[in-house]
Amino acid sequence: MKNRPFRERLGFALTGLATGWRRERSFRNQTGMAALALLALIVLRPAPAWWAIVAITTALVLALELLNSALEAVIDLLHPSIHPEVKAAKDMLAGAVLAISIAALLVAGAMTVDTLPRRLAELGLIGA
Ligand SMILES: Nc1ncnc2c1ncn2[C@@H]1O[C@H](COP(=O)(O)OP(=O)(O)OP(=O)(O)O)[C@@H](O)[C@H]1O
Repeated sequence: MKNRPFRERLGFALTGLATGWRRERSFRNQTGMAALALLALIVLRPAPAWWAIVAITTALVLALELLNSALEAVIDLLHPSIHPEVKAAKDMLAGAVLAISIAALLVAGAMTVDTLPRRLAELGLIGA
């Protein structure tokens, strides 16, 4: 199964995204938040650096959510019964998602504070 052509590996990756979407409500919620972030970028028109920061943060949230789900699936397959080590592993995975989600909220707040007043002034909604 190693060294498959790029087209095939891209297909596996897209299938993985579709599986995450189908099976995980958290991933669907995070995708909705990513769509809102894109809308905010389009409306606020921040500097290019903000586009990069938001893109990286959003991708990290989605990637960690998928990793969380993938590892949970493997853990449940290998060890379906209750075990304190399974609890520790799953709680740490949840902690990783929480950490990047807090970072994403901070990025959203900082971008809004940095950009919104100028954008409102551009639209004539507040004095420049
Ligand atoms: N086999 C297990 N043994 C011990 N504790 C478990 C086990 N499975 C789950 N838990 C505990 O229950 C919590 C929730 O587990 P679950 O598998 O439902 O993950 P979840 O975070 O709700 O799933 P998702 O990320 O898909 O929303 C875990 O964080 C862990 O504390």
